[in-house]
Amino acid sequence: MNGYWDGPLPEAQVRTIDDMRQVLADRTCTANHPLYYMYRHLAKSDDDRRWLEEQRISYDITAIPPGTLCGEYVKTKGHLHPDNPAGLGYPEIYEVLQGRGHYLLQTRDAGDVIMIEASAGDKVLIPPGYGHVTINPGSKVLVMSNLVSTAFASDYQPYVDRNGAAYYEMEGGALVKNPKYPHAAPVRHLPPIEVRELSIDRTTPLYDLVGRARSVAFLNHPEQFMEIFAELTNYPVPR
Ligand SMILES: O=P(O)(O)OC[C@H]1O[C@](O)(CO)[C@@H](O)[C@@H]1O
Repeated sequence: MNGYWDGPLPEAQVRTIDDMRQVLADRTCTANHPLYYMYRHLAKSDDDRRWLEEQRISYDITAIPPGTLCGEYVKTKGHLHPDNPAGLGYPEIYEVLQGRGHYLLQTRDAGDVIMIEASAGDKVLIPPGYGHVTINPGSKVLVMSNLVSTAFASDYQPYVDRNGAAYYEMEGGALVKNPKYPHAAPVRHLPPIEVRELSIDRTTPLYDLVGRARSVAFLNHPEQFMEIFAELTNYPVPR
């Protein structure tokens, strides 16, 4: 985390291959090292922590060392976010701090599948209704931060039930279709996002949104930001 976080650091939550086995391309694979590290609910000061708690938002950092598991790039487990009281899935926003990330987004039935390739400074939006997996396809540790609502618990079951996302990214970059999704859409490639009116851009670190209520309101109230989501994903947001 050197250089990316200068506040208090809690103990990392660690994912091992045993947490991940059901979502791997090769579920017989073994590895005896941690796969990735999650530092959750970070705040640089008591005032920031109070503000984040009032807004019901968490700032987290995740570090994913490079590597492959039986030919598949190391990735996060994958999960969906449930709907908010207005009936829209909670969104999320990521920033790459170091390395390269491939963000593989999909609707629940994989009727839409999106790949966003991001490097340091880039922001990636997980729109309402999309589950997400982050892949480290590079040779460096991928370090990324996120802002997300604390009002829900992630749902891993859709990914566990179907052995991961609709596609596996293999060493060299090939996207191999997961046979558990025979009707998955082809992968669409979209760029990282910028939403200038919310100060979401390459030059503004995600942590700088702490204290800007308008910039983070979409995380709990996506229904107030529908035009932004539709424009960014070029697809009607699933209800
Ligand atoms: O929960 P998973 O699928 O292991 O993915 C971990 C990522 O998701 C988050 O929990 C946020 O959605 C981050 O802390 C972390 O980057």
